[in-house]
Amino acid sequence: MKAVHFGAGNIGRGFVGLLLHEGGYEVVFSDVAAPLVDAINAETSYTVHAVGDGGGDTVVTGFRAVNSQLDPQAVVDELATADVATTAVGPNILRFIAPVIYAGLVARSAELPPLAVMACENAIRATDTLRDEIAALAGAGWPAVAAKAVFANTAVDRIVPGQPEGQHGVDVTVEPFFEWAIEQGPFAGAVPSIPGAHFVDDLTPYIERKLFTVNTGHASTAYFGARAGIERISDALADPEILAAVRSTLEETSAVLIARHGFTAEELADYRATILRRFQNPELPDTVWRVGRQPLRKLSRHERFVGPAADAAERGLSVAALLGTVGAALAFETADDPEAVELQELLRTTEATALVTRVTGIEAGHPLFDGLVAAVTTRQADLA
Ligand SMILES: NC(=O)C1=CN([C@@H]2O[C@H](COP(=O)(O)OP(=O)(O)OC[C@H]3O[C@@H](n4cnc5c(N)ncnc54)[C@H](O)[C@@H]3O)[C@@H](O)[C@H]2O)C=CC1
Ligand SMILES: O=P(O)(O)OC[C@H]1O[C@](O)(CO)[C@@H](O)[C@@H]1O
Repeated sequence: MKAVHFGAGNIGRGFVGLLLHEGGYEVVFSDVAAPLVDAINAETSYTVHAVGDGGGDTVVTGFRAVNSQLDPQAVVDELATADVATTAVGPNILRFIAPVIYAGLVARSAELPPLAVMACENAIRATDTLRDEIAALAGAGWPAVAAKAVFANTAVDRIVPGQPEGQHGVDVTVEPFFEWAIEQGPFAGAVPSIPGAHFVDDLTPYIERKLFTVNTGHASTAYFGARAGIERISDALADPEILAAVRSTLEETSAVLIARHGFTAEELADYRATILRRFQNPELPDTVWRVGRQPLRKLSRHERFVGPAADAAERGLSVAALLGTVGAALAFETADDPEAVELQELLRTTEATALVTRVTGIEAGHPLFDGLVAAVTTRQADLA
């Protein structure tokens, strides 16, 4: 069995590639970073180091890498005979890999079983987004192309930080915890062999619980930490005020999750406690700059802050802590992150109400609008 995985970065090697290897697949990594592709091809194995309580090493073998920028045809050829195609490139990059997957499906024999396509990104229904990009390319030919693939949404959860200096080859340091939930309906019973994943009938509660708890909490910690001048995620949560603010934010998202999906208060309290312990793992070399990256994406309408806050406001639930977190996100300033630079430029040049709608998609009249305008106005006063 063969899997083509797009994005040989942190989650690609440290999680998706590892679980595909454990499922018995030969893994072909496709990436655009030439030094990374070369480094992978220079090795016959790499080790995933899970650090912290319950950690340990796992060796991955049976992989190679292709450079999809220098040799897109090689990726097309691999896809034509693969069983599985996965991605971990970032939600905004999906549209750039859609043409390669489309070409791979066109080249694929209709006699083969369908290619299982699964986008493993921190975004709701990322595989649907990828499928829609491919369908747009196929136009009238879409039914024939669609018949050669199964598109299934997924939720992936494992903290894979920026990698420590001096680590061997393409080894990856990760946390011990992981969860990969995949919707099973599209496979009509013929689910791929991935023992580390679990297949579920309805992915929405899983992906929303994950995005609105793990990712809301992690990014909140990053923004509060960055504002306080703290570098490491675990150090940020050692600050009692930051810990309290993150807890309050997650209590608000839990209230939304209970209302939307019927989770019990107890199970979400346990889930929150577990994820806070994961963030506090002192052996993970994770920084506020990595976890806070791309603040414009994170502040967008259906993402980890504005998504649950808008729903909470519509239901008359509390949003005070979430708005405080948005305030911290608006202060995220680093020259190394193009979205952080753009956000600060927007804050300097754009009137508050226009900025709220542009960045968060929330319009005047929505019950969250005034709170967001107040958060922006406060940040603009700090910058003045
Ligand atoms: N790192 C983490 O802890 C987690 C990350 N994720 C998600 O996984 C995705 C990737 O995140 P990371 O692995 O942390 O990022 P990363 O930056 O380590 O890896 C992304 C990789 O994609 C490659 N890439 C960029 N454009 C490409 C293209 N057109 N074709 C092929 N490869 C391309 C990059 O060169 C890089 O190697 C994101 O959507 C993130 O939200 C999800 C759960 C956990
Ligand atoms: O690109 P994003 O959305 O920050 O994704 C990475 C995040 O996902 C997580 O792995 C949580 O699953 C966090 O480690 C990390 O902050």
